[in-house]
Amino acid sequence: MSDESRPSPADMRPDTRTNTRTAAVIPAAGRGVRLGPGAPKALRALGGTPMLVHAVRAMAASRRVSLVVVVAPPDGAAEVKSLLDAHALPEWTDFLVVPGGETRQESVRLGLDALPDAYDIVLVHDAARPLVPVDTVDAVIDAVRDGAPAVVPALPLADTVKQVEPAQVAGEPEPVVATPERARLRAVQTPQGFDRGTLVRAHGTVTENVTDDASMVEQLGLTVVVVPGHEEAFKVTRPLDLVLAEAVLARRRLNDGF
Ligand SMILES: Nc1ccn([C@@H]2O[C@H](COP(=O)(O)OP(=O)(O)OP(=O)(O)O)[C@@H](O)[C@H]2O)c(=O)n1
Ligand SMILES: C[C@](O)(CO)[C@H](O)COP(=O)(O)O
Repeated sequence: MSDESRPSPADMRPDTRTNTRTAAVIPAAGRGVRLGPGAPKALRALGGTPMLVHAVRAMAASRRVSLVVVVAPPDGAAEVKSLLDAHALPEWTDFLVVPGGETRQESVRLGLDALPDAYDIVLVHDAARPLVPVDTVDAVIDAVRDGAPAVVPALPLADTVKQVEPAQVAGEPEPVVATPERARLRAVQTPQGFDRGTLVRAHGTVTENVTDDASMVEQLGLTVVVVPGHEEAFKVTRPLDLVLAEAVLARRRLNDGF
């Protein structure tokens, strides 16, 4: 869709039930080192379409999301903008593209900085989780609209987890320090949802590098709540994840009859 035919973000109609507006920030500036050599991970193809386009569509699949801010590789904003212009996206969603930073945390902050004032709920969603179902997105938004300052989708673990003393030399055996009670552990996914003011405060306060946005809110002393995640919201990190993602996509296309 062209920029001309899109409503401007500031004109977006609020959610009529709660008078809130929801935007999604998609950090997509990572290199994808663990996936192996190639283009930045978000630009690699999944079912013939860049992973990032799947992730944008996954956010825009929710009628409650009226703006998607894509955080592109630092020197790739123009390329990403053209890429999104070339792919069909739902007409109720607008998008912006901004260049990212050296870390995921910095990329999210740059995306937050670009958010127009009108938005009061913010989702942060990894481009590397291209197949999250819309029901999971909506469940996260609903929990924020119901008053939680921070919400994460998560799943119980299939494996027992051991805490170890990390090896000083790669490949050396590592002594086990503890076995946390598995029933109390969850594997956390995205989109993570936030009251905007809370997320902005967290990014303005926490200086150490952390691996997700919700843990920054925990550091503010606020409660983060968990809603059920989904198996298809897995993160494409290593080559085998791409095999699984292609299989999930092929099954969806079969079920949808095309
Ligand atoms: N400087 C960075 C690093 C990561 N990300 C984004 O954060 C998400 C989760 O990160 P991860 O899966 O670790 O992606 P990469 O950093 O690309 O992976 P790797 O660590 O294997 O290089 C991805 O959508 C990635 O593009 C980002 O926007 N900016
Ligand atoms: C945000 C996240 O996807 C939640 O599981 C995860 O922490 C990202 O971690 P990564 O180190 O960027 O892969």
